[in-house]
Amino acid sequence: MGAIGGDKLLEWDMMGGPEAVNGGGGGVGKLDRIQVLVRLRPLSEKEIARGEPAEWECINDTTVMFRSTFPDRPTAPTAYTFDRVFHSDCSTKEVYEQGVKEVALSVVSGINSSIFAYGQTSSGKTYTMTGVTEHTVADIYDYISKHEEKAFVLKFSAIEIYNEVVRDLLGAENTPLRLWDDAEKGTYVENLTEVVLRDWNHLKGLISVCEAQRRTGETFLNEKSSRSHQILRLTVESSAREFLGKDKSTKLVASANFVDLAGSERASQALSAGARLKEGCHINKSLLALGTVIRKLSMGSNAHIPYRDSKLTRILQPSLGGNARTAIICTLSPATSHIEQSRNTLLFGSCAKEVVTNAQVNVVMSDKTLVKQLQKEVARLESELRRPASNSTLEALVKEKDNQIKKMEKEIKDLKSQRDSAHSRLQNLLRTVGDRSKHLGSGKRSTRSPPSELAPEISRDDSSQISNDDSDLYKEVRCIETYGPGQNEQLDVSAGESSSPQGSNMNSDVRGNGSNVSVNSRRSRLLGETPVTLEQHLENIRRPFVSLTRDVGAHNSSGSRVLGRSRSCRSLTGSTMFDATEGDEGTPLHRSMVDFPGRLEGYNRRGSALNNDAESETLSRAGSILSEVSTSKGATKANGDPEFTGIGEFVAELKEMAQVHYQKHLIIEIIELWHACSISLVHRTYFFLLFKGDQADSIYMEVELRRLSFLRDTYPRGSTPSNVVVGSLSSSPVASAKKLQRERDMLARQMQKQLTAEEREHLYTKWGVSLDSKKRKLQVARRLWTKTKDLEHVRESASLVASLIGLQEPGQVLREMFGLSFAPQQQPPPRRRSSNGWKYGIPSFG
Ligand SMILES: Nc1ncnc2c1ncn2[C@@H]1O[C@H](COP(=O)(O)OP(=O)(O)OP(=O)(O)O)[C@@H](O)[C@H]1O
Repeated sequence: MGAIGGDKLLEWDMMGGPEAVNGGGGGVGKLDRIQVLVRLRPLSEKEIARGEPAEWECINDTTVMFRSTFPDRPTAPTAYTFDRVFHSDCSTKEVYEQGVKEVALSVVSGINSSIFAYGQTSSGKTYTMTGVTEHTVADIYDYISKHEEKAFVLKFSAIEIYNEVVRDLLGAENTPLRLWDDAEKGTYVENLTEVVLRDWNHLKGLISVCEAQRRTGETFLNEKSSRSHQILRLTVESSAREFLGKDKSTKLVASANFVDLAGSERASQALSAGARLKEGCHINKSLLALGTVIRKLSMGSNAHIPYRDSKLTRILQPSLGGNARTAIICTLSPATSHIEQSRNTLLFGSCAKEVVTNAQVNVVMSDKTLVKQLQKEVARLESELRRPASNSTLEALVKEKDNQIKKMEKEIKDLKSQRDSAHSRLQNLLRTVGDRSKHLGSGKRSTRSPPSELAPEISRDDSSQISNDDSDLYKEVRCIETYGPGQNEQLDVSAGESSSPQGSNMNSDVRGNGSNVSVNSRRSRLLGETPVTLEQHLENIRRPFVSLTRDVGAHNSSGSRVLGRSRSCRSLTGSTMFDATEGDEGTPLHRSMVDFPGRLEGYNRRGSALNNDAESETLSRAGSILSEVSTSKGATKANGDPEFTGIGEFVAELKEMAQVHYQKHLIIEIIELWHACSISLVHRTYFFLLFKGDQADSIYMEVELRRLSFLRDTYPRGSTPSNVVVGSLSSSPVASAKKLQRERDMLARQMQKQLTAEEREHLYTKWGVSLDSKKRKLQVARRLWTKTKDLEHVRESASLVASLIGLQEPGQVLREMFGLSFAPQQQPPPRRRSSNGWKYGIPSFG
């Protein structure tokens, strides 16, 4: 089993081989089942002498059948089918030609082949394999003679495995050989003699040597029984003569194995003893291992195949399910005395024919050729790596990048336009709010109508189908729909201040069907926006920033630019976003709007989510706006560094600011109405302290506003229906005024009860009452809740009233007192208790 010194075996698709015997397969190898043949030998002289009949019969070319000839022991015929069966009259030539030639001659095409003879002792294995080997070698030489264009080298080696010892049948020394495992070569025999054949006669001589060397012995069954497994290996190397000696020379290398197994035997049958018995044990042991391997292989599972259980299976591993085409000739004795052994042989053959091998054409490349080929491949790969991209490729790349840049520039331009537009709209919106505040502060009410520039929008549609309230909403929806660069003037809600005979006002709302007056429409009048529209406006403001920051972020990632805070962003710190309030800062109302207590005071900006690039004008502009917002929002945060945490927060803040603005306008209007309707000071105080500026408070405020508006509009016409007089509201203005006077008297008495002299002096000073004047407490009481436009005064009034009546913690119960709770469950009124402290919350909207 000599190694092919210095050569590397490469797998090669059979189709790629010069002469693929099998016609090739689609893959790197060809899956092929082991060919199993059965050969019946004639009855031996001894068997005939014993009168044993032949009980096995080949009924056709593929089926052998057992048919008992003993009438007293009838047995049902048993048929076994194989690839080919040969009856006793067939010659070895026929067996070779019709059974194994194709497999055996694969070797000349670079495909390994193995021919086995398996059967009980004296069944004709050696007889068959000797002939098959000779025929194969004869055909190989014949093939060589017919293919002069190829150069062939034939090598021959032979071993036997005797009592699990491997011996070199061609070696001078009769020493055991060791088996080694190699990743490339598999299991090989160390120091095995491999003879390069000169010619056919040379091989014949070597085979004779092997025959002479092989261990045989006489047994009861066979005068010259082979007591070992013999493996003859003929290695055929072929290469095209034209490439001989050249670098690109390759060759096909394959081996044909001729395996003559020792015969299975029963000790009782062979009458073996002593050395024969020991031999028989080893033979049976190794054959058992072979049978196990075949059986496991035939099952086709991925289970472990115990090749290493015997030296026989280790050496034959490539021929058993490996890289070889294999044919097994099962030899049978037809005699009755061997019936059980024959059956075992056929069972072995039945398993074997299920075993699949994967034969490949073995192309061998010399080390020199292999190195050169690998060097060539390395050079090619290096060249590919070094090769610059072609001009056309570069041009295409540059063009693509240019297009990307242009697209981004256009997007930036659009975003800038949208952002400026949104900014402008926001300023207009807030300016309108400011104007509306002033308007409300003056006590005037204006009817509302669609802005003149929107009239065409409305007239184009069927405006008669919608109410006046809806027309406002409709107008805003249209504005959103038609919004775009250059169209922001449509969103200038200040235009909504213009009068129109078709417009509605608050009074008409209240006088009309109350159910038709929505809170949202009320809110829209105060802000000049519907709530939906306001949110949509804010969304429109937000969207450009989101796109802008996303765009800048993408630009940053692609351009590897690290962005920092823009100078322009810093430079705008200190400016105010709310231009509308700028000019009104002198008034208490607008000072309180700017110096907004409550949530915004504690508002702290976190680290910026944006890394502004000083060079990025786009982000600078965005940062400017954000900075402006920060500044206006964080006005109480002196010298604070306005930072921005994200667009979402920005929008949330805008919404929050809008909500606060809205509620402030509501409360101012309510205060006006309280005053106009002579509403109880306690009621006012409760109500004022009740709310914290939550979004839900707007609902209660709007209800209160509706009720007050109704009263105010009803009072001039006479008394109010009792069913609408709720809470502290009186049925007439006179009654209300009297009640209010009594309340002020009560509060004056409370000052005497609840406050110390020192506290009262402090109170007089604070409320501008001369310390030496008369009825100082009453003077203070009469000044409470009188400056309706001064939220600071309102706050002080509420604080004092609350203190005097012992109100500490307004809560939900107060809402129910006012009939403002929408919760189904009624709560009991709060238990009053007097207090000298000033412990009540300050509403965030005043
Ligand atoms: N097909 C055949 N035609 C004629 N004679 C045969 C045939 N097969 C075998 N014989 C003869 O039968 C005898 C036993 O054959 P052989 O030695 O080849 O058996 P074996 O299976 O190798 O036995 P063992 O396992 O003991 O070595 C030999 O004398 C052989 O010549």
